[in-house]
Formats: sequence, structure tokens, C-alpha cells
Amino acid sequence: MGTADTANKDLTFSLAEKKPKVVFVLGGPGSGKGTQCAKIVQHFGYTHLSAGDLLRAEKNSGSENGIMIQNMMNEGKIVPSEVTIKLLQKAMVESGKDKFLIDGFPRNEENRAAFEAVTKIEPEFVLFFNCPEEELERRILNRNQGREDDNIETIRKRFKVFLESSLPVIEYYKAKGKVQEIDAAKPVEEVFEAVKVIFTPKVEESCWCR
Ligand SMILES: Nc1ncnc2c1ncn2[C@@H]1O[C@H](COP(=O)(O)OP(=O)(O)OP(=O)(O)O)[C@@H](O)[C@H]1O
Ligand SMILES: Nc1ccn([C@@H]2O[C@H](COP(=O)(O)O)[C@@H](O)[C@H]2O)c(=O)n1
Ligand SMILES: [Mg+2]
Repeated sequence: MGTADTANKDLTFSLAEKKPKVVFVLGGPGSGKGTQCAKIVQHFGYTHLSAGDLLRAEKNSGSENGIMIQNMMNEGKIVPSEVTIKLLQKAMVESGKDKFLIDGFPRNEENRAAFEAVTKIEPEFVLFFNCPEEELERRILNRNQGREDDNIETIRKRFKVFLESSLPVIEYYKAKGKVQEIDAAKPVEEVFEAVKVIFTPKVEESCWCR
């Protein structure tokens, strides 16, 4: 067995031991996943891992996959799961934490099935930020963070990929009763009020009767 295979097995083993709590955060490009994750981190102590940010960092690190990642991102396409899952596993283990918001993953059926097969982790639930395309387009074109894929041509490709490949994943988790859907077209603070309700531990009704 090569050193890379051994390293991957070690990552898988470390994660399986920890049994981390995972929430998948999904929604169209520009729906506010990153914005709301930052707030959830502050209020509820999760660790935020954005698959897109990890891929951008990997691309910028000069890795052997750098050119492939850049080409896929510029086309709004989804990078093979093997690459993204390794980055996620490494980030989870290296963080030393056990409560994660995994933002922008799984983006397609391949991502979903491979993550489950490799890590054996089932998400606690899926947070889905639902927002109309015109609003997504407006937000991304105003984002100004220097992202190469924030141009109208790539935005439209990303939105098409979202409809064709990512929505079916959301439907898969809906059928399992795991989706918490939020109206993400509202202002940031209003969206976060709805998010807080989901993350705030529920007080059992029976507690009030005692
Ligand atoms: N509820 C909101 N109302 C208006 N603007 C918002 C809202 N939420 C986020 N934004 C703005 O929209 C832009 C996109 O937000 P953000 O980066 O959080 O989205 P994202 O879902 O992570 O996008 P991507 O999938 O492209 O990474 C940012 O400029 C952000 O400030
Ligand atoms: N699971 C994923 C997530 C992202 N990508 C690629 O990164 C781009 C940007 O993602 P954001 O979440 O930061 O918008 C995305 O368009 C994909 O090209 C991926 O391949 N797999
Ligand atoms: Mg983001």
C-alpha cells in the first residue's frame, strides 16, 4: 500500500473514532451559505468548512490537482469527490473539533454517496437556503471578493449545475425527513432569526408540566 493510501486510511480511522456531528449546508450559489455559517459559528460553536474554500486553497497551494480544480471551477463543474472528500476529512481531523457545518457539500449524488461510503457519517440534518435565481445573480454580481467564478457566464453555469445535480441531493434528504428549509431571500438578520430557531435546543413540553 502506498503512503497516500495509508494517510487516507488514517484520516478515515481518526474521524470514525470521533463520530463527529455534521450539518450539511446547501443552497444555490450566492444564497448566503457562507454568511449564515459565520453567524452559526459565533452563536452555536460549530466549525465551518466550506468545500469551495477548501478547493480554492488547494488550487492556490500549487497542488498537482490545481489546474484541474481551476478548470472545473471556471466552468462551474463539480470536482471529483475523491479530491473534495480528502480535503474535508483532513480539515475535520486537523481542526480537532467535533461539530461541523459542511458548506456546499454534497453538491451531487456522487459527492453524497462517496462521503457516506468513505466516512460512514450521516448528517444530523441538511440546512437548505432557498432563494430565487434573480436574487442569487444580483448578490453574486455585487459580492466583490475577487472570485474568478463570479461572472455572469459562470454564474449561469453554476445555477444550472445546482438545479440539475444539487437539488436532487436535497430531494434525497427531504425524503428522509432531514431537510430544514429556510427562505433565504429575506435580509441577512431575518434569515438568521429562522436559522436560530433550528439550532436552538428545544425545551421538552413535559418539562413545563413538572
Ligand atoms: N440575506 C441576504 N440578503 C442580501 N445579501 C446577502 C444575504 N446573504 C448574503 N448576502 C450577500 O450575498 C453574497 C453571497 O453570499 P455568500 O457568499 O454568503 O453566499 P454563498 O451561498 O456562500 O455563495 P457561494 O455558493 O457562491 O459560495 C455576499 O456578498 C453576501 O454579503
Ligand atoms: N462540493 C463541491 C463544492 C464546490 N465545488 C466547486 O467550487 C465552486 C465554488 O463553490 P462555492 O460553494 O464556494 O460556491 C463550485 O462552483 C464548484 O466548481 C465542487 O466542485 N464541489
Ligand atoms: Mg460560499
